[in-house]
Amino acid sequence: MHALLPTTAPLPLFDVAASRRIESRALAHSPDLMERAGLAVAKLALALRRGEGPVWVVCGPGNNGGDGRVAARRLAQRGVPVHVGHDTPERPALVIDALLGLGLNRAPSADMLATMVAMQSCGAPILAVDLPSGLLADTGQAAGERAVRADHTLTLLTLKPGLFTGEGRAHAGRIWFDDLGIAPDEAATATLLGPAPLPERSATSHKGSHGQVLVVGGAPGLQGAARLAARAALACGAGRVYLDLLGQSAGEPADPAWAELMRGSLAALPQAVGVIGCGGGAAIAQALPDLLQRLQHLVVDADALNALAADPGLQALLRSRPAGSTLLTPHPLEAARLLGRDTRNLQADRLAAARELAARCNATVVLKGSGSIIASPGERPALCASGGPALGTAGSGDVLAGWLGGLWAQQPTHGAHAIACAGVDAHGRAVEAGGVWRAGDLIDRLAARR
Ligand SMILES: NC(=O)C1=CN([C@@H]2O[C@H](COP(=O)(O)OP(=O)(O)OC[C@H]3O[C@@H](n4cnc5c(N)ncnc54)[C@H](O)[C@@H]3O)[C@@H](O)[C@H]2O)[C@@H](O)CC1
Ligand SMILES: Nc1ncnc2c1ncn2[C@@H]1O[C@H](COP(=O)(O)OP(=O)(O)O)[C@@H](O)[C@H]1O
Repeated sequence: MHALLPTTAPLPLFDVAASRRIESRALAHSPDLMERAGLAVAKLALALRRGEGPVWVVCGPGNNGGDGRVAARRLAQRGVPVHVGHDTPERPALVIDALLGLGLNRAPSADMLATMVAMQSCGAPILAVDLPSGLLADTGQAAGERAVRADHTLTLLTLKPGLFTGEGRAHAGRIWFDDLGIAPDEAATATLLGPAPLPERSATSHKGSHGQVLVVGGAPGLQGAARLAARAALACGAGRVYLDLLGQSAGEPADPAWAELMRGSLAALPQAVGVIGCGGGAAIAQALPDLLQRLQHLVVDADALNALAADPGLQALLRSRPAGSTLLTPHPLEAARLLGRDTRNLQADRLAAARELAARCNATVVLKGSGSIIASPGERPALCASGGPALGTAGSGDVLAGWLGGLWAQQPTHGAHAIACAGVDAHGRAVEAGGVWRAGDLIDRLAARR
């Protein structure tokens, strides 16, 4: 058993159906899985309980409740006071939430909701077994009007996607994992990202070796977004970074505060990696046909995504681009516009939405937000567990787009999926220390990690 985040390597995630298959094969040779699960829960509970009061074990009707009962027995054997039931004991030292796990298949009943509220309000830390009760393992959404907000979740046998995306991070608390001694024997549903190596720079390399980025956007009043993207691309290590500021006279500096950045345009830079749409406003729509047809590597963000959503002709151009050459970075509202759905409906199953959008656009999609998802045609999707609410600040998405462009300029033979996985994970890790920053500070954080 170990704490999971931050990840040190990529890890496999399994949805409910895959977890069930792995469990049923494992049970054939290891019939004591529930004993192992309950013992692991008891061990963690011993470390987490606060004070000498009873450990309150709330057991549900299925095997999740079974794990809870084993844990209760093990704790009692150790002499720990234990209270098993749905009524709140006096001053509990810890709550073990073993109400519902993988088998959650409908909105919790009023009785269960009342028990969840009691657990939540008793004042003790909550350790959820496998999943916080009420949270769907595949999507990270509550099945009903609420799910338990645990302080810790010990997930068992397999890692489930719903712990890491949607509402998962907010409900799971600190995530622990015990594989119960079983190695998964089938392909993962998705991959939880680990840190990616940075582009190498040989001793004899020069600025021409590290690629070019062309940021297209920054319409009047929106230059900041394009400049943040350009600064991030440069900080990432791109050899030369140019800005095509839409509607600005060519004589204006690219960025008065960053003298290294240059003005440029598609006509002069057909080999550059395009980062398009940051602060693009309405003007980006006219530029898109040429950009979509002429640039070999494209990161498409913000207003360029909105322009695409509004124009089936541009969507056809997007789809006709070669495999692995396009990377879209929508936040949920932008993704919903592209799919013609509403955001709530899209967020209900982020993994499925990202896959659908990737298939529809023939592109890599980074569906941003807590637990960003990277989906590409023909690739196993990836989930990013790094980052957090510190990224919720204007311009952090522009920094991401620029960083992705900078990575790609230095590694032009990589496909969009690999670039997205590396860049999204690095972007999140840069804010791991918490706190609230400006997006400009985020560039320095990213650069410091190179
Ligand atoms: N598959 C695995 O990875 C392993 C499973 N184990 C445990 O077994 C659990 C899965 O057990 P189960 O399949 O029995 O599932 P659960 O224990 O999560 O719940 C299933 C029961 O709850 C009922 N139920 C579902 N939704 C409900 C709702 N909203 N309101 C009221 N009742 C509801 C179902 O009808 C069923 O009776 C895992 O979460 C884990 O704790 C571990 O013991 C071993 C490994
Ligand atoms: N709570 C959160 N957890 C993880 N990542 C977050 C969270 N909030 C925001 N982010 C990340 O911050 C970035 C915000 O991008 P975006 O919404 O495009 O902002 P902007 O348009 O202001 O640049 C995305 O990478 C998103 O995944």
